[in-house]
Amino acid sequence: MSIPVIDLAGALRPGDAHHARSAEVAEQIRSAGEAAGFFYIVNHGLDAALIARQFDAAKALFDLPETDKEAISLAHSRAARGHERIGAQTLDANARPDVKESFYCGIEYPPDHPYVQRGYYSYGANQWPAQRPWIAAQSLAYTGAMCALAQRLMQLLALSLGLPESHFDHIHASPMVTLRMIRYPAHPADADERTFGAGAHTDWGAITLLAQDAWGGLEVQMPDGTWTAATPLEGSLVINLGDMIPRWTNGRYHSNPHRVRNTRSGGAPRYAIPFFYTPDYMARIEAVPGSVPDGAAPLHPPCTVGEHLQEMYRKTYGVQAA
Ligand SMILES: O=C(O)CCC(=O)C(=O)O
Ligand SMILES: [Fe+2]
Repeated sequence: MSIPVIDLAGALRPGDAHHARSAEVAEQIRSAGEAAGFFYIVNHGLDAALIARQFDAAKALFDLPETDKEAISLAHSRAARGHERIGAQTLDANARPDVKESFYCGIEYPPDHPYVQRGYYSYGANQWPAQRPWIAAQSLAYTGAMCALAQRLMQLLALSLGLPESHFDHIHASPMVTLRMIRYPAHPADADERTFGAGAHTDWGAITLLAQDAWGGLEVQMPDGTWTAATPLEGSLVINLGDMIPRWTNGRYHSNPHRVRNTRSGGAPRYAIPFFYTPDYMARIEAVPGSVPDGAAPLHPPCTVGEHLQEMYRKTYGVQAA
């Protein structure tokens, strides 16, 4: 089994004039959603230089002295923004702590934004490295471009479910997005079978748009249970559906587990930059029209975006494998 490649050429703009291409893409998304919930996109309209510069930003940030990274530690943030040392997260509770270093950032919501005032999870100030001011500017530009693409993908997702492409448009007001830069050191020489760069997990939001470098190391669990490499494909992004999508589709589309081991880089670090797109904190997630059979109850009770995500974050921090 393999991960499909979806060509977005001609399907990037909404509206009837583009409907034939969009409908073809929607059909491919339906097929991918019903399988592992993973697909590559090509001709996605993002500037290759913008993506390349985000990798430069990741390298520059992780290359800072430890004390500079400590100064912007996640631990100092009320908004889940900042640097996280190796071993801080354990995505798979049955595995060892993840062998990765990462940095979380996102939309710069101002202090007077109502969600910041209410202390909603992940809404608030970023912590940028003062030594490299261009990293902030670059990451915010990248976040803006990724948000626009994610919102178009949500439209194509709506189409794929037989809904108007505008179905999800009203839930994007103050999206809960996270741009995460990750550096995986070489897979440790003493690694055992419970050692991963990122332990097997599903993503928790709506959709993830992943840029990865040329080494590879990401593996996806296919519907038959086997693990397939998401081999880097020049010019592509890897898209995967997060756990909100099975809620919206009443289990029709899947958010399959995936994991990372940096074993293919010949000792070099691997960089990956997932962009987690999640709609407005207050948006309701409930089975879309037509997804629940007549007379049946939905598989998941309705909830808000905020309720769902907060629960998922709680689960993977502080969980240490023995
Ligand atoms: O490093 C990768 O390729 C994927 C990372 C990932 O799955 C995640 O951060 O959720
Ligand atoms: Fe993931």
